[in-house]
Amino acid sequence: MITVDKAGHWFRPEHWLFRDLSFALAPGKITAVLGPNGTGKTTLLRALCGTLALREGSVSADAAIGYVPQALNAGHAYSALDMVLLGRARYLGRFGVPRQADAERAFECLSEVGLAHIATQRYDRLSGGQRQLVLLARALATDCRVLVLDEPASALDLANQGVVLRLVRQLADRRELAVLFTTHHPDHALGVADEALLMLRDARHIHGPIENALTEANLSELYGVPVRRVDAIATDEVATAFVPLYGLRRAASRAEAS
Ligand SMILES: Nc1ncnc2c1ncn2[C@@H]1O[C@H](COP(=O)(O)OP(=O)(O)OP(=O)(O)O)[C@@H](O)[C@H]1O
Repeated sequence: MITVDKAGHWFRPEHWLFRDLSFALAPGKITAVLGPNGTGKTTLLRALCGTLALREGSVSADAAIGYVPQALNAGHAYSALDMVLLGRARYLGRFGVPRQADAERAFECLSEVGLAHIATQRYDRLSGGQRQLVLLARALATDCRVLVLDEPASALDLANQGVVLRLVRQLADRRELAVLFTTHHPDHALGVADEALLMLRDARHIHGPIENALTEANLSELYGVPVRRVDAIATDEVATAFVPLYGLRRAASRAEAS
């Protein structure tokens, strides 16, 4: 669906953000992209969506891509449903007027992210998390085959993070969408992704099956802090957290002792 071949990009001459990057997005598969701030994750997303021309290599896509930004200002007093309806733009008729079927599809997508009850509320007055979910609904309304999400859970509370991660997994499993998302949460990546792309500093990267890529050693190198993996086992579920060892508690107990 999407093939990235030997991709490379820089904004400052010879300061490569990434280089020699090759991977593919396939139907039903989820790829998580992780890396420190400024390593080029959003830049890579822009290249995938065709809004940035790479310095090296190529991206080829044979399917429509739905892009979900971290945030977007509406610019007008649109309702949440209007925002989702914008996702139908490419299907509108000659005079650009949405039909009943478009409105129904938009409402369906808003319901899918659990926000049917705020359909008539103004988008610009919603919370950051609600707006993020509306933008996901807007991408779904495009009926894309590839979904590209920039930190989809960054503004969401713990429960809604689970809602979005489950939804993303369902979209891959049931609708056979190819999905790529960026995240600063390795546990989110392990929870739903099939593959991980770790974008390290100095234009290096690690790409592979999720369990192989998200090791303590790789994550410690990626973020420059020691990272430990902790598995919490409940009745019918294993949840994994990757815990950075910042030394905060040790410092606090030393202060208490003195
Ligand atoms: N249009 C641009 N012109 C010049 N430099 C840019 C441009 N866009 C991004 N950059 C720079 O490229 C680097 C990578 O930016 P990018 O937004 O891709 O990082 P990121 O990995 O998504 O970071 P974060 O995790 O903080 O969102 C940054 O140093 C940024 O300042």
